[in-house]
Amino acid sequence: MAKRIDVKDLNIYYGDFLAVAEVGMAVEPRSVTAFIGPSGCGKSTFLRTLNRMHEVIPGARVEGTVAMDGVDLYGDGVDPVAVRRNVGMVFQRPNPFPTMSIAENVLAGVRLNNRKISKGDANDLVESALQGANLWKEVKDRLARPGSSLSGGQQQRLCIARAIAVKPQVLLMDEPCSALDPISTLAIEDLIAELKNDYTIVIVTHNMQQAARVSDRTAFFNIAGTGMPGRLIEVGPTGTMFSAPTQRATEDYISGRFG
Ligand SMILES: Nc1ncnc2c1ncn2[C@@H]1O[C@H](COP(=O)(O)OP(=O)(O)OP(=O)(O)O)[C@@H](O)[C@H]1O
Repeated sequence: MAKRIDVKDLNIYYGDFLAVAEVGMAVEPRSVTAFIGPSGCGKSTFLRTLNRMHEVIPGARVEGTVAMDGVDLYGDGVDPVAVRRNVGMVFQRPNPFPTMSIAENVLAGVRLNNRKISKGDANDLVESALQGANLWKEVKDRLARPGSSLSGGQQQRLCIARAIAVKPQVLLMDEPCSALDPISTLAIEDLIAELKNDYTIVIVTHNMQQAARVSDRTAFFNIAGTGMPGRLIEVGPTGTMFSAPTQRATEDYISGRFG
């Protein structure tokens, strides 16, 4: 189920503005890859190119390739909607549908994909996705309550349940804990550690401790100045990146000397 991603010579534009230049890296399946770097270096922009969400912005485009198990997501004939179905995304702020029930929130992606599903299968899917998101025990007696009745951390786990209910191959997470308290953050981090057994996970985080805790590999991005493109400086095993990075800029960033 989990897929490998190979990015080659990727340039990412907003209109004429080259926001991120010449990215080349591999994302391993069944592992967590963290993107770190100072504000504006293009972490979120790059993340959104991994499921073709970038091009939803008018004028936004890419050059280069993003291959998933060898198939270029930007190749001729590839349907961006199918790409987004296979590559799920969890955002900074939990965004459940507030008036929809907890159960219907879990099923929302499946229903969007026009999949007909029997009541029994729907119930099973709600349970398995909520189990997968470590939320089942907390909500099993109130599945008909609205999504907005949950705490922020629970809402974020509900969004993760919604993302995994469509059985994606890759999960992208853009600062998934930035709106959460420390306890909810730990719950999400534990969940990420479990999910990596089944999924390829990429997470953008500003929190260096979080990158060190949850990721197997870390990619450091940097920007030379305003108006300049962000670039991938270094990528490697998280332990090595934090203890013995090869680039001075990486060392300065992780030791808190800038960014
Ligand atoms: N919708 C947009 N239109 C035009 N430029 C954009 C858009 N979104 C981002 N940018 C620009 O692209 C560059 C990279 O932004 P991006 O948000 O990807 O950086 P980031 O590393 O994720 O930053 P942060 O850590 O602050 O979230 C910035 O110069 C930003 O201003």
